[in-house]
Amino acid sequence: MPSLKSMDLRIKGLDCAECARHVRQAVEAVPGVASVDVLMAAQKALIRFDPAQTDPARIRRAVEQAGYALEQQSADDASDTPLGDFSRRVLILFGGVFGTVLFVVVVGEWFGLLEAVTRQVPWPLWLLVIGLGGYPIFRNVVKAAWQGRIIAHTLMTFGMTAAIVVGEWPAATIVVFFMRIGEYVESFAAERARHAVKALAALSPQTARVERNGVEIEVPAEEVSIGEAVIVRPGEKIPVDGEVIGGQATVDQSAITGESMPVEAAPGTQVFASSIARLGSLRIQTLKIGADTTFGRVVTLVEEAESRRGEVQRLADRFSSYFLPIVLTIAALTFFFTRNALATAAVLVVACSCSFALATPIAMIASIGAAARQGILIKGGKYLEILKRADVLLIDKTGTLTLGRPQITDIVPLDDLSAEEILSLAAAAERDSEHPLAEAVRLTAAARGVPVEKPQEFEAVPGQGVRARIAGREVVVGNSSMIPEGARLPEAVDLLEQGKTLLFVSLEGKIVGMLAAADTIREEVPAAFAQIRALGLHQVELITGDNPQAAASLAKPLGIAYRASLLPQDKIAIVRAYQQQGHIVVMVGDGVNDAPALAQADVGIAMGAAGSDIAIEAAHMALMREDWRLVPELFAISRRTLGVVHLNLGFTAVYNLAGLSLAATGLLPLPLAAALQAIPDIGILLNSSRLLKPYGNGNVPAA
Ligand SMILES: Nc1ncnc2c1ncn2[C@@H]1O[C@H](COP(=O)(O)OP(=O)(O)OP(=O)(O)O)[C@@H](O)[C@H]1O
Ligand SMILES: [Zn+2]
Repeated sequence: MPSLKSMDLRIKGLDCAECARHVRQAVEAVPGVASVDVLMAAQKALIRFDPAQTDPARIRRAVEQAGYALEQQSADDASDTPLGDFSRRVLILFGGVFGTVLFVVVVGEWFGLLEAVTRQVPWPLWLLVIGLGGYPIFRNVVKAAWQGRIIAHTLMTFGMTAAIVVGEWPAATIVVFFMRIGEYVESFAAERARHAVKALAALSPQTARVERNGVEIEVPAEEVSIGEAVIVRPGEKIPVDGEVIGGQATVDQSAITGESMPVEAAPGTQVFASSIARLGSLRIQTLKIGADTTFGRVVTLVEEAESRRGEVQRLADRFSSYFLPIVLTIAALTFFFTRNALATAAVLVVACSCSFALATPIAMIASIGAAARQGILIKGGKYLEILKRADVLLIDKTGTLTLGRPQITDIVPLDDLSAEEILSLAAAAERDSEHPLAEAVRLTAAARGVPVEKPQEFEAVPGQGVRARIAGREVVVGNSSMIPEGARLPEAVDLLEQGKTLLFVSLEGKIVGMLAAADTIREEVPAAFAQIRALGLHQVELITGDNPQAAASLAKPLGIAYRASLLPQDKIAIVRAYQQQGHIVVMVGDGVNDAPALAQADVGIAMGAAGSDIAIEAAHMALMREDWRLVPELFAISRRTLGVVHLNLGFTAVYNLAGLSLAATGLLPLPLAAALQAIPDIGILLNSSRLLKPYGNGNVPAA
């Protein structure tokens, strides 16, 4: 049975032999069907059969009845190949070349053949080979020297010159040969490290279909104007960030969120550029285009992190300028004590400075690229390093620990106003507030059909509530710091004990009623916290603007500390206080009203940042989907990355130590030293490339 790879359909029964026949006919008409083709064919067939037919479940059913299996495609399917490829190719390339050269060198040394060959080949021929082969490198070295700079290849050029001086032409040639190979492998690896970014960028939609003067035309995606409606057909990429104004579709947002489960989009839904409308068509009102879209920003940020490779090179060069004098001293000492020119040359040749500088950034770049594909945006390797050392985790409540969609559960009249009248006043006061509680009040008012007046004046008090003037009267809705007498009400005690958030309503300075709201904790939170504890992070604290009882009802079951009734500036002060005590603070917030605290933290992690500029801007790391499991995952990524960095550094140090001692004592023949010189760089590249692999984290939902 031909298999169909797809992640975008859910099964729901709907039998239709007719459909199946249509699908089979359509699919058979497409040679070499791939997943999307089959779905497209199926959809086209069904639409032809029944124009109203765009129900994914029914299409899936039909596909299966037509004799095609639907198979869950793992989110990493596309992403793990390049890496496997990378390691394999480097291994083959390097193993082949390196092995051959090493063999020739060792055997040549052993039988004294190298000597013999050297005598056979006249020196001008060696010089020609070296000159031609090494020209691009020597040019850079000389150019840098001219500007008073030392670069990573300077040292090797010294070594090569030393080899020539002592008449070891083959060794000099081998050095040049490996300098070139090293260059090649490095650019190859850089290319691979960049692959993640490129793959990301390649996902950017190129064209958009818009309606102008009544005709549908295709225009470059950057030329869509804000506010213009774009049309997206089944299987097409959404070209802009916007709001659905017509149609219905199953949208695959994995390019942005890393989440392979598609979401349903209908009028009112926010959609993001680079997601794919799997089934169904959409009409979208454009809000953002090109680099301004969430996806555009992700690509830009990852590219920025990647472009620090330039810094890597400078770092390598700077390190070389410290390393060079050390090696020159060792070489001088070697010559002074042993009078062995060959050993001295071997010291110069075997030292490898660039690998010290490569050790850290190569690993960071690999991790940042891999994380981006998972929907985790990391703004620089620096933050991975800080995260590894972090010892305090602060957490925001609404929208972070909870879903941020509170429901009004109770309306309590405290005066002679009815529940409806209180709701009506509160909804009017909250009319222009963006707070989730305001939204809850408005929704309840709408559901109960109470009239909502337009306020004449409106003022939001952050962390407390709102103040408005309605029909000439002052209405205040807020917590007990806004309306202190609220907390003393006997009616409040019971509701507070249930962990509810209370909104007191006052009219002309007199409390007239209260509303109680309850939010839902995110379901993956307990498991994520268990993982966080298992990682050894024990100082976890919930910091919230809500009341202490609401905070306690969430924090206690999770076994974490809490501080409540905080104003936004209190949160920043708490972060600072921890920092002053020498702690390294990680803060997880929803990124909108917590932006200042996120920015103040050593590492600020914004949750569910897709679509939120402020969150992406303020935080150091952003989770593009709202999934708490990504938090322990981030800690794990930072540990993995730093582990690889340390291994890289350790390996390089051991290598240089061993190489230099062997060379100085004359135990390392010059040609062999030349051949071994490339090992640390390759080791680092291979070791770091492990980080490009998708993590086995269980984040990808099981099939
Ligand atoms: N528009 C509003 N209407 C009613 N109450 C409000 C409003 N805005 C804020 N409050 C009150 O202030 C408290 C804290 O405000 P807010 O949620 O903005 O702060 P926060 O620190 O981001 O909260 P959290 O820690 O829950 O995420 C809320 O729990 C609520 O009691
Ligand atoms: Zn090197």
